[in-house]
Amino acid sequence: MAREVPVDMFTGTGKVITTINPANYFKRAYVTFLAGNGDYVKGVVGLAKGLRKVKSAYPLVVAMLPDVPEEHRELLRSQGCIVREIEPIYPPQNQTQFAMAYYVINYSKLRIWNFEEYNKMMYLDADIQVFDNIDHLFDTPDGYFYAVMDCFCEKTWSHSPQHKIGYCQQCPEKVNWPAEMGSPPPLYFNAGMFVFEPCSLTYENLLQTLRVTAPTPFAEQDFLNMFFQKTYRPIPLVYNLVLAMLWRHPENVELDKVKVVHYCAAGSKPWRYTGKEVNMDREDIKMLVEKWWEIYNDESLDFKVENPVAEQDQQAYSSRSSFIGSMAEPAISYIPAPSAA
Ligand SMILES: O=c1ccn([C@@H]2O[C@H](COP(=O)(O)OP(=O)(O)O)[C@@H](O)[C@H]2O)c(=O)[nH]1
Ligand SMILES: OC[C@H]1O[C@H](O[C@@H]2[C@@H](O)[C@H](O)[C@@H](O)[C@H](O)[C@@H]2O)[C@H](O)[C@@H](O)[C@H]1O
Ligand SMILES: [Mn+2]
Repeated sequence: MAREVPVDMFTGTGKVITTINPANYFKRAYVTFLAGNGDYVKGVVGLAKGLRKVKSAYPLVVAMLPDVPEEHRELLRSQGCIVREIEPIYPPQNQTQFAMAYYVINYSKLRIWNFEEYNKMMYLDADIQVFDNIDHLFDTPDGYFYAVMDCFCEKTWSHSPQHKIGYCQQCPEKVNWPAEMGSPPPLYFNAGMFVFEPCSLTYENLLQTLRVTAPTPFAEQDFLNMFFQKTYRPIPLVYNLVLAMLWRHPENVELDKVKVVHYCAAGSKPWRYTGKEVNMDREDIKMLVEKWWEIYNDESLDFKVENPVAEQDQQAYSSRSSFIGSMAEPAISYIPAPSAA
């Protein structure tokens, strides 16, 4: 089993948090990323309702590109989300062909490091659902980058040396890393979920480094793995089940213990699910897609303003965040974002 931070740091009982240190309440938030006018907005609605279902104590901020239509923004506000518009970020011009085109837009995720009104955030892709309370991850020691290790076995990795020799960090003993290929690759995380500390210094450093870094197939995920290599701390896969683990490394998965499911396998996005793609007819996939829809369709999980005070809080909260969000971003070279896939 690959090295991981001792599990006992993360065996949060998932108890509903009943007391929050007010000093932290306004400084912690979940954050997701939304681009385009397509159906990923359904993912964000599902995520907002899922976090409400597990009684998370912290809000969900949505970092969204200018191409997200007002109707989608309104829908997300009505679900209690804090909407923050960000400018797209692209790697150096005429180099984007090195990244998989679909992923280039994800470099824009880096804007969340500039959300300095928060001192700790948890990023979650919009194709993620949270089925158990994971607020305890906000209490992890500062100074590190927490995320779950990815898997190299899907054909999306066929460009990589590790895939070519059948090596995967999820089972390092299966195919040893050949000495003639130097040391094995450092532990590599999936960038669909991570715990981090927004910081303008880190943000500037990220942008400066990006300017001189050629894009690679997994775009910002590769970039973040390189940038945070020294401070990356693996956390158990219950916090980000990359679906391919179910058929690539079933021995590493205890599905009933999984707290966070990441619908990243081809054909697994619940709002587009047909069951026709490879592995999508599996009983566990069908069950997980059904669980996602149960939350999405559960009207009892819609955002309700309990009382005018809460509404004022929400308005104050949103206006404070949007005021900070409207402050001038540092000028960087980017090309107008095409509408995302
Ligand atoms: O058209 C798009 C494509 C991506 N995303 C955002 O970018 C994230 C990363 O893309 P995706 O999850 O599809 O990548 P995967 O994890 O499947 O490789 C998504 O979860 C969304 O938050 C988006 O908002 N609109
Ligand atoms: O832009 C690169 C993306 O890279 C990651 O997705 C990949 C990765 O998980 C591979 O390991 C899988 O094989 C692949 O299917 C999957 O799409 C993140 O989930 C996503 O948020 C985003 O960072
Ligand atoms: Mn994803």
